[in-house]
Amino acid sequence: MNMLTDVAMEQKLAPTQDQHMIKIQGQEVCVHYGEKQALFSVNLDVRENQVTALIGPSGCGKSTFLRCLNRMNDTIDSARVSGTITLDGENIYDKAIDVVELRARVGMVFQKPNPFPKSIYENVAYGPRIHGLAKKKADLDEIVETSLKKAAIWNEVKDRLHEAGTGLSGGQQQRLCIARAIAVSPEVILMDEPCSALDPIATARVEELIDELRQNYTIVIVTHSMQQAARVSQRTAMFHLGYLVEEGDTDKMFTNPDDKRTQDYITGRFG
Ligand SMILES: Nc1ncnc2c1ncn2[C@@H]1O[C@H](COP(=O)(O)OP(=O)(O)OP(=O)(O)O)[C@@H](O)[C@H]1O
Repeated sequence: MNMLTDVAMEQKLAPTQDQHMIKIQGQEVCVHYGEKQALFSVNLDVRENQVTALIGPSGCGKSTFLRCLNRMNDTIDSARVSGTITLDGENIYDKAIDVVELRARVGMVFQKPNPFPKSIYENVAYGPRIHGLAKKKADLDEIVETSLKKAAIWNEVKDRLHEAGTGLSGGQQQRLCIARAIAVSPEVILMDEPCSALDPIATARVEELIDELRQNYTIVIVTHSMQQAARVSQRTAMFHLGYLVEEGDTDKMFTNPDDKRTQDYITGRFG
């Protein structure tokens, strides 16, 4: 074996600094809404069991990219997505993909808490029931309880499971929506500004929860709050005018970004 090959082998075998596997890989992702192009050749990896924050000024394409990851853009008539997005190496835009199953694997929590107009119990039980995850009532009860516990809201609702979900406070409703997403055992949870309708205390509670959840799930979050991105994420991706400007470790992105646009955005010079 010659020297060069030895070095190449060593590099290949050396543990990388970051041991997290790539869960989702976006390659050359472009999105058009009708004639208008909203995303331009975005290449972005999402790592397993980490929180990836998508940041950037309004209209830069953060939500558009997020929605590509579970094909929510399919629900917008004018939207066209090109490029490749893989989940565990499998192309999620392949014709053979069952979109309902994909959205169970890649769940979503929206900006405004949107519980169904049903009881707290039914909000969480609905997904597992339609996906056939529980054979009997006791199994469903178990899933509901576990999901509410994982979403850190069980203690607040355990005595009122049959009351309306819409009767909870905003912060509780958002945690209920997180429980609803968790109930179908997703692998990835997408969050589109999940705290924007919440007060600072409820926001802190959801942020703590996000940090706990990353042990079991991969999370991608769109946020306008730089403090929130810095607090909850390990990786940050900065978008501007439909382009991915740069992405990297959150610590580095917030202390020593490579791109001036990131520097300007995080220091409040634009956006
Ligand atoms: N349904 C739609 N139809 C047409 N254009 C859209 C649609 N959704 C988004 N766009 C456009 O695509 C671009 C990116 O929008 P997107 O919502 O992804 O940005 P964003 O960074 O999430 O913005 P914000 O931070 O304001 O939520 C914008 O120019 C927006 O006007």
